[in-house]
Amino acid sequence: MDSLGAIRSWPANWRITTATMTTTEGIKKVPQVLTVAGSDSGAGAGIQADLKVCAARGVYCASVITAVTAQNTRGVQSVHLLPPHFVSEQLKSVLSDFEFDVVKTGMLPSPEIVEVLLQNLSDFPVRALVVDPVMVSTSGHVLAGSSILSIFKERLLPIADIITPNVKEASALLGGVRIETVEEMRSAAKLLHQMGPRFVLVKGGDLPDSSDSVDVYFDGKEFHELRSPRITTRNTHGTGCTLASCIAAELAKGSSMLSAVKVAKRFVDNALDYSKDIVIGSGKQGPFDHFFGLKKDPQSSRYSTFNPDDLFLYAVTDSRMNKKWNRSTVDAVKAAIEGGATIIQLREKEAETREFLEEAKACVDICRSSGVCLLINDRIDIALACDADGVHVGQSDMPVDLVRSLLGPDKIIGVSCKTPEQAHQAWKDGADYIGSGGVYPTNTKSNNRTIGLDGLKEVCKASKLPVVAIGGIKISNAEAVMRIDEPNLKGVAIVSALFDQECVLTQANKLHKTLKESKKGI
Ligand SMILES: Cc1ncc(COP(=O)(O)OP(=O)(O)O)c(N)n1
Ligand SMILES: Cc1ncsc1CCOP(=O)(O)O
Ligand SMILES: [Mg+2]
Repeated sequence: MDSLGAIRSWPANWRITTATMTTTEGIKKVPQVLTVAGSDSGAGAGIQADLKVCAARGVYCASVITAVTAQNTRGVQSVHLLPPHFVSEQLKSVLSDFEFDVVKTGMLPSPEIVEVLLQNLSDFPVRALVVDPVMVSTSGHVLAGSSILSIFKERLLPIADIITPNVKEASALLGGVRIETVEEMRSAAKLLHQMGPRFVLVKGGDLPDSSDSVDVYFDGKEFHELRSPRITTRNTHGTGCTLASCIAAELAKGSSMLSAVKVAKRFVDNALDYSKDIVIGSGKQGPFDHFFGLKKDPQSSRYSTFNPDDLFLYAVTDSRMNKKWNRSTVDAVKAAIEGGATIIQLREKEAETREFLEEAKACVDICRSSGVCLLINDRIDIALACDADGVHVGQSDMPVDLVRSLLGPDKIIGVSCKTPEQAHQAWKDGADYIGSGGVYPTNTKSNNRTIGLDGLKEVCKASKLPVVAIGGIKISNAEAVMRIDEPNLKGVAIVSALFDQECVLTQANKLHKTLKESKKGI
């Protein structure tokens, strides 16, 4: 426990299964975030961005304002700091009344304001603290001077659960070190972690001349590089605030830190992609649309938080096989994830509904705490009831456009496709990925036409969606599948080569290694 008590007691698998949790008395507890930041008159960043992203993510957000800025798309014209005692008044007012799960800090423009924040957090502990060390606006205006660095490093960073500096802020916190490559971002993340935060995310959005947008996440032991194609747009104002507040919102809903960071990264990417051609303001840097996910046109439903790279090693469970090897589905899922599975699907064709639901709820918790998506095969009702990340449906299951209308834009929908026509229809209906096969003959699924590598290649060429191959895939042929040289083939889905085995962990490790090596040559 640190000096702020509950902040360090963030329960690893504490979560709310929906945006609101109904307590025993029938009272609805809503996840709550407090943002402590500056006001942006242009409403693209600051507390305005924080409020919007929390609303978009289904979380209540209150705000304590530390400064008021006069700014627009051309830059920051003027800044007015609020007196520390008034910032303290605001903090006391909300911290004494609301049950915040997470506090997120943005612009903290003076040591005195940091001081009153620390005092109030000590008086009113919360579960998690997200610190976005805002120092310089993207238009170059200094929002927190060098005098702030020492109190940040000595007092605020040590109690933060995660800090989210961009490369300029990371460099400033580290005394001006050069950070121009991903390797230097990793070194910086490690050094910043030594200052005390439990997790560090160094954002590489403004890394010079990189084709990808790369963020480096460090948990004290492992690095995760979160890559996505760089989106060319003027509408990037507020991306840093939005990322940090989205992390706070996901934590408040009970996600693990890695899962929250992944969702937040995809939320920002999707928002930028949706907003890339919007024109608001006449300056060089415009705002983006935080509410893209609520738009009715079918295109917006494509902006799910799905990351196609998650299709890399897709574990599809089978309870008959797990029963044969005397292991529970929960243990099978844990072992698959530990071995490197990047996405899980519960495929239980014979399970009774109640049994399937209990199994699914247990697996959702495991997957969410590991930052791995969990999909349910066929059963939309089960997916909704356990708040799974999505579903996989076949051609004879519920139509995809109806599934999309039931699950909403944020859930993942995969569709089985054997032909280019089916692939095109899946895209039109709002699916996120395609499962294509059986590539090779398999005993796992009866009456299943084998399409071979040629059939898989044909579907990949026609598909606007990412594709995962399935059917008879195992260590000995996985490389041949990955080498069909189709860029939207993102991975392989496997049942028996993972679960009709004595040791799931060993097989998953071997498959993951084989797939990584096969990618090297592509
Ligand atoms: C990733 C992936 N692809 C295909 C399937 C097949 O689904 P299943 O329900 O077994 O059969 P259809 O409904 O597609 O006929 C899958 N489960 N996962
Ligand atoms: C579900 C499914 N869809 C097409 S083939 C198949 C079964 C894949 O199982 P295995 O990986 O054991 O061949
Ligand atoms: Mg099906």
